[in-house]
Amino acid sequence: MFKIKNLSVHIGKRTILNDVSLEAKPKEITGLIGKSGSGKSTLFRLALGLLPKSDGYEWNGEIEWKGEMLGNQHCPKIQPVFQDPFGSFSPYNIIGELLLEPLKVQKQLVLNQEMIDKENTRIGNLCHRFELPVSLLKNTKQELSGGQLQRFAILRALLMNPEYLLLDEPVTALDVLVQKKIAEELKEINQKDSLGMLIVSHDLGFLSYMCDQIFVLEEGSITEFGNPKQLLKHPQSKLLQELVFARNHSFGGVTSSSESSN
Ligand SMILES: Nc1ncnc2c1ncn2[C@@H]1O[C@H](COP(=O)(O)OP(=O)(O)OP(=O)(O)O)[C@@H](O)[C@H]1O
Repeated sequence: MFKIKNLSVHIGKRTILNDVSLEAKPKEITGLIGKSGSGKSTLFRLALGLLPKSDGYEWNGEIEWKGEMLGNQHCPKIQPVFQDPFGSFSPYNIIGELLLEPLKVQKQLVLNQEMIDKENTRIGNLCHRFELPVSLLKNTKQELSGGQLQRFAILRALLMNPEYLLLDEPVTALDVLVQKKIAEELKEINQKDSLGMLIVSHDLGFLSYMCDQIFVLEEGSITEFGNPKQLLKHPQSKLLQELVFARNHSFGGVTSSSESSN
């Protein structure tokens, strides 16, 4: 179980998260929806051990994965995928080399040829699965599209044999057709590999397509949660009521690409 218990985060006198609790089943996809500034990224960064007290953040409460406390340091069983695929890779090396970097850091060693060959076979298999030509591994990020880079970012997370993925707006920076393809691929990873995910997003259509349950975050507090069908039918929180209204009244009622494929 991925659990957050009574989590509050402050910076100076400002409260960013206020007594947030949520429970996500390990093999399910759980969504966290909130407007800009509601505290989504703060929660995401804290779960990855990226919110240092030395930067002025004070927090109390618990984040745990299968009983193991998170929040002070990065746990390799939990792998992140970030919103901006261009920002996720260095411009100074080819993708094939960059994909091996987290493994080198994790094992704190230079990989020998046998290890590199083994990892390259895994990378080749994953490229095949994501329909990424292996020739792209010789390219730098400047030579790839946003969709290709985001697939490589997901592939890099999977190479670490994670038990759970944390995704921060994984499709927001992509065009709608690529969004749909990546949403489908993430669903397939969840179903075939039984890999659970927590997805942070402001996109109700995307989350309702992807998730088994959704939590609503408003101004640092969870105001509602449930399965997408129930939430869309009877939204209780102000944010969800606004989003459902906007969805029904924008562009003549056209739904987002991810939602329409549901
Ligand atoms: N170091 C900081 N100092 C002051 N305020 C901060 C700091 N970090 C975050 N905040 C504030 O906390 C609130 C939540 O920020 P956070 O980035 O978590 O929101 P978010 O929901 O991820 O927004 P977005 O979707 O725009 O990324 C914001 O109002 C932000 O300005």
